[in-house]
Amino acid sequence: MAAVDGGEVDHLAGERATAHFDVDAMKVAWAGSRHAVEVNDRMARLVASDPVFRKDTRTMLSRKELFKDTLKKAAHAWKRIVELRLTEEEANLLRLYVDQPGYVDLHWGMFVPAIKGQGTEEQQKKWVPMAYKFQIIGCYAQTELGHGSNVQGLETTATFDPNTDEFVVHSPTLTSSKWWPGGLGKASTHAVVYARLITQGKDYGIHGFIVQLRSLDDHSPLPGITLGDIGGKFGSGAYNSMDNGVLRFDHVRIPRDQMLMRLSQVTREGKYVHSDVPKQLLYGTMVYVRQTIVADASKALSRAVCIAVRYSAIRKQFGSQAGGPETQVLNYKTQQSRLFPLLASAYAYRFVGEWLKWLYTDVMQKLEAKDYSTLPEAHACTAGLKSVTTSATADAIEECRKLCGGHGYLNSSGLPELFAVYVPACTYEGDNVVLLLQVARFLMKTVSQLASGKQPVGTTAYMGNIQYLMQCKSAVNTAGDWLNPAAIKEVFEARALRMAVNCAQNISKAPSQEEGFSELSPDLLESAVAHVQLIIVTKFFEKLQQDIIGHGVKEQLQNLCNIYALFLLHKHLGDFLSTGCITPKQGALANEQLGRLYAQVRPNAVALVDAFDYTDHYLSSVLGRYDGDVYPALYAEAWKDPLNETVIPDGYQEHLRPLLKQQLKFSRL
Ligand SMILES: CC/C=C\C/C=C\C/C=C\C/C=C\C/C=C\C/C=C\C=C\C(=O)SCCNC(=O)CCNC(=O)[C@H](O)C(C)(C)COP(=O)(O)OP(=O)(O)OC[C@H]1O[C@@H](n2cnc3c(N)ncnc32)[C@H](O)[C@@H]1OP(=O)(O)O
Ligand SMILES: Cc1cc2nc3c(=O)[nH]c(=O)nc-3n(C[C@H](O)[C@H](O)[C@H](O)COP(=O)(O)OP(=O)(O)OC[C@H]3O[C@@H](n4cnc5c(N)ncnc54)[C@H](O)[C@@H]3O)c2cc1C
Repeated sequence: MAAVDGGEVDHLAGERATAHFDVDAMKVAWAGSRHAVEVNDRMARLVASDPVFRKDTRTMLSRKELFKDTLKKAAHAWKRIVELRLTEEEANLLRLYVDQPGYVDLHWGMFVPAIKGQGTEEQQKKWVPMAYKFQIIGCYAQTELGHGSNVQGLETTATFDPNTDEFVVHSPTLTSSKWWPGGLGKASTHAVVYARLITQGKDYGIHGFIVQLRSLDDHSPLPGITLGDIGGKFGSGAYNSMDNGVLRFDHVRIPRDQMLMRLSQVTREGKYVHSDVPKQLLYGTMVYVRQTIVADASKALSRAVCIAVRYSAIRKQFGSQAGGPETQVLNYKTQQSRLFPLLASAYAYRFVGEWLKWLYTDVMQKLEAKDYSTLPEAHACTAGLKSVTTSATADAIEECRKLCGGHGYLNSSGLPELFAVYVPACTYEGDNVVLLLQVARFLMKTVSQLASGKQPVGTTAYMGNIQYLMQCKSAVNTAGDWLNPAAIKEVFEARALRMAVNCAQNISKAPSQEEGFSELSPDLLESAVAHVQLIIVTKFFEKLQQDIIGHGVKEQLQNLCNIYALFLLHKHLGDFLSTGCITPKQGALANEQLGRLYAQVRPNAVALVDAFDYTDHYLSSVLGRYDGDVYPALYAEAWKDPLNETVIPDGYQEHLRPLLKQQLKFSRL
């Protein structure tokens, strides 16, 4: 089924007719299963057909109007979820297609997972059902005005008072004010608050506490609590629908059993007891969300690419000397070399996101069985993939805007809002540089263990092949040789390992490990990126080993996988050359092969973005319309702007007329 909710004429029909593959089968490969296609399609249409979920005027609303509109949509979505008895899967998709950031994202995305992950069974029994029925609304209050990345540096305190069996939650300084939590500013009634636990005079570091913030009767802040929104954010519409908030505590008392006690407990007497589990499990909610952010990256990127590909097929410039039709900009090799790697990246992130979800589930099962051995790998993979995919996606959305020329800068293209809502993904859930440094630490540890003969496993297993990878030379002789997955994998593995080993050797020359790490941190970032890119390439190849059905689908995915890998090779040629993994000639051959692959993608490009199966409502872009009827839509959209409500603008009488009617006073005029 085609994702049309636009007009009658299909201006892109010619493009669709040139596709060499079965688009419906590609939809299944993209979504993961026939069931996933069906449920996505059904939820997307449910949202698109409901007038409450309209978003075409969103960028024109004031902050207050936008926030109220978000509350209305969230309440309506909940009503539909209950009325239609939607499953959890359907409800999550419905919220995704409503496509307006709001308090519910944090309620379901962090508050509930934090209680499930860090609460005892008893605590879960008490709090989760209330959250599931929306009797309470929760947020995740970790970051403070003075500390975000450095979680151990948070200043809020929770001091146990054995006289009353309570914790006293307090913000001792201005910088300890909670600052940023989404949903906190205006909507939440409760928060999971991260604070330093102090009992019997000792500071035991950061722990989570459930704190009620607002009255359940009239929504006013409870005594001792100061609350508000932190103010307008980047762009119009976009993340301004979210009430990111500020919160201060003045000696607020909560019962002892509102400390999340799965990992550690405070007894009635005030004794601190730590269970036999790694303390990093406190960070579990962040690991969970980072994993979902990788899947979101492929969504956001594929949206931008869908808009840019469809519009590039419609837009014509130059070309004919003899007055004939102009050239579709999609036919320009420069447009292809900028756009097709982004198309390939969208597929690559989709598949690595699928794999990361599997890894996360697997690690969770092992944790349940008290096997904590895969925790470092889960942390490195979620941190690294979150960082690499969000940075690349943010850059890619901006590139798609440029690929759409001037019209890409209009709000009606959908791209400015998508960019504005997406860029903070490089910062929230861990600043991307800070997270890559975590990956680098993990890599340095793995390299140092190689000497002791410890065989690395999981995504670092390739490092065990150190004897070969440190000295191998690529055997690529022709451009076509770069289509061999083994040839690609070998150079990506060699590059990642050699960069990591170089860093480790240079660190070892420093006076101390810490000094060396700090001095080498720019190189360590690049080493971490090389490792993460290897993971993405490898997981794409592994996807191709699976049973992929449908005419031509596997061939298209093979092309995209090769484009993704060879584009990275071209972009990071310096790494591959300086580590001696390839020669300049082999680098040139990779580029030659890339050009050939772009030519193969060209007739399939529009169908490859159709396979994302996005409704026009979800895309919310006049340039990305399914029917390609761009110009009438752009023209009509302009007239909807509030400035066009009157022919003569407000302000004419006060400011324009006097100017135009003034007497000339300057003698030299
Ligand atoms: C308009 C609409 C249009 C379009 C819409 C389109 C798209 C929408 C797109 C996106 C929206 C979708 C979703 C939005 C989702 C979220 C946004 C909303 C909310 C955001 C919330 C937040 O940001 S919550 C706050 C997050 N904060 C952080 O992430 C802080 C980062 N800092 C840390 O994690 C830690 O401090 C640190 C890891 C940097 C350091 O920790 P520290 O304890 O100091 O550690 P170290 O000494 O470095 O490490 C000690 C050992 O612990 C290991 N470690 C560290 N972390 C972990 C972990 N998480 N798990 C396991 N192990 C860990 C570390 O490796 C060390 O190990 P050693 O073996 O070396 O000792
Ligand atoms: C839209 C949005 C929503 C958010 N939602 C929430 C929420 O719901 N709940 C919540 O608790 N928080 C939330 N946050 C906060 C967010 O998690 C933090 O902003 C984020 O973790 C980054 O921390 P920071 O602001 O302290 O950045 P900083 O750490 O101050 O970063 C500033 C600069 O310093 C660099 N830097 C920092 N440390 C190092 C280092 N060790 N080495 C090298 N460079 C370094 C960074 O790379 C960056 O360039 C949100 C933030 C945003 C933008």
